[in-house]
Amino acid sequence: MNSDDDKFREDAPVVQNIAVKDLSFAYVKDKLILKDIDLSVAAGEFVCLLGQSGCGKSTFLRLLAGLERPTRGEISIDSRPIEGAGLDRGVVFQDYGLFPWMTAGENVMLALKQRFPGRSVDELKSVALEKLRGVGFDGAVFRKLPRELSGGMQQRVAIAQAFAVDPPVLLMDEPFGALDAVTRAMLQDLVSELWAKHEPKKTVFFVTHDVDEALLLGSRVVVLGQSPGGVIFDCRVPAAGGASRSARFESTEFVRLRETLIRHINRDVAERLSRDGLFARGAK
Ligand SMILES: Nc1ncnc2c1ncn2[C@@H]1O[C@H](COP(=O)(O)OP(=O)(O)OP(=O)(O)O)[C@@H](O)[C@H]1O
Repeated sequence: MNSDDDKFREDAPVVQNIAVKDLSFAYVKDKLILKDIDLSVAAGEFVCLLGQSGCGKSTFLRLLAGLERPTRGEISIDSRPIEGAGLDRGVVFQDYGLFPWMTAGENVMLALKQRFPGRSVDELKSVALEKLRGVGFDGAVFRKLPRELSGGMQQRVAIAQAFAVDPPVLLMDEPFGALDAVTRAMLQDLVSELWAKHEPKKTVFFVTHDVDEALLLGSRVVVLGQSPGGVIFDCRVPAAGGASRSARFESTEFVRLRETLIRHINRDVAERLSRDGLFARGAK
């Protein structure tokens, strides 16, 4: 770690535990999206939230971000209920979240400025440059506007920005959903590497509907069921952050876990269809 990094890591908020207790949520009265969720997440876990489209994964992330309030129950960070957005949590969304009128470097500098208001422009610039280098960019990208960068490059800037601000908790909502397969694989490796090498490890909540992505990145996978979404499966992933992509996919333990996850998701879909009467109609 260099001296710039040292200066920009002091006073970093610490988070030991996130507790979700009896959480239910509805956007409109009497239509629960999430129901009776209990979850305890320790510092440094990489939790992938997996589930079918519409089951409430993004809603759960919005509750963690403090953008929505629970209808029932609560989410607390180190015993303090979440009451809004906070510097202890950073977010990365699918649409990159960069200001289009600012260069990549200025976007990172702005985020740093909000987190470290007392730093000089030169200090902010030097750390922003360092963080962009950390995700594989050179100085030229610092001066580019988002529209001059590909989707994958913009998402890399957003990841550099999120890690630069150094929140102990990172909330990522399908950040690679809009990217092609090759860029997606590259960024999965990047996030995995940043999480594994960063000490103390960040607590990450990562929304995806891709079983392989969840198993590749997560140290834990939590599956949400459908309508209203509750936790239908919760498991640890062996060798998180360590083994290579190919080693992970080839291990027997991993293959079994993958099959189990797919089985749980398929069963949930079948139960939902049956509840909605679709199986019965199809059988006629
Ligand atoms: N602001 C809102 N007002 C009312 N309903 C909403 C709102 N946002 C989402 N919903 C509904 O809540 C449910 C869960 O949506 P959410 O986006 O959390 O699911 P998801 O699992 O993240 O889906 P996807 O994988 O497709 O992104 C959906 O039925 C959606 O239509």
